[in-house]
Amino acid sequence: MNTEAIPKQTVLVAVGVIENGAGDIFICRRGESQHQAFKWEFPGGKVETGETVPQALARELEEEIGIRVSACAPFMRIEHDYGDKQVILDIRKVTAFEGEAHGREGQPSRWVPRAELHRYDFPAANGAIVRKLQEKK
Ligand SMILES: Nc1nc2c([nH]c(=O)n2[C@@H]2O[C@H](COP(=O)(O)OP(=O)(O)OP(=O)(O)O)[C@@H](O)[C@H]2O)c(=O)[nH]1
Ligand SMILES: [Mg+2]
Repeated sequence: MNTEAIPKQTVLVAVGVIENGAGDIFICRRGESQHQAFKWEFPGGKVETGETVPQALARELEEEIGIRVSACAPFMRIEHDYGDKQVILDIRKVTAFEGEAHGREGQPSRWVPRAELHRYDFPAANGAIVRKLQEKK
């Protein structure tokens, strides 16, 4: 069988950039059984059939970090091919939320000053997100 003829799996992912009053950004560490294991990430997950990106983001952030998103705005969109998997990251800035962000699934998590974000090991697709967050405003 010619495996090159099989279209690579492409997934649309809703990703949240969450900032607190001090200007720090919330990140989590991916688990051992996940794609891009042990890398740090901005929380989020796959958009399911019938969902909009904001709906998926709200669901994922409630499940993963226990916050209720009340407003978000488009931040950037990134397409990346990992070889084994192709992703489209639709990144949204979470502009209003309720609750205390925490690793609700037991994953390590922390608030990080923007200027320190580049010290964390993120998946390759995330480079442009980190650079944009560190641009002078
Ligand atoms: N959530 C998230 N996913 C990212 C980021 N960067 C990045 O390349 N991805 C990729 O996006 C894809 C989907 O994200 P995900 O694994 O969080 O999706 P999910 O929560 O629905 O996962 P699950 O299937 O483990 O329950 C993964 O292949 C992951 O490697 C990021 O900053 N945050
Ligand atoms: Mg996820």
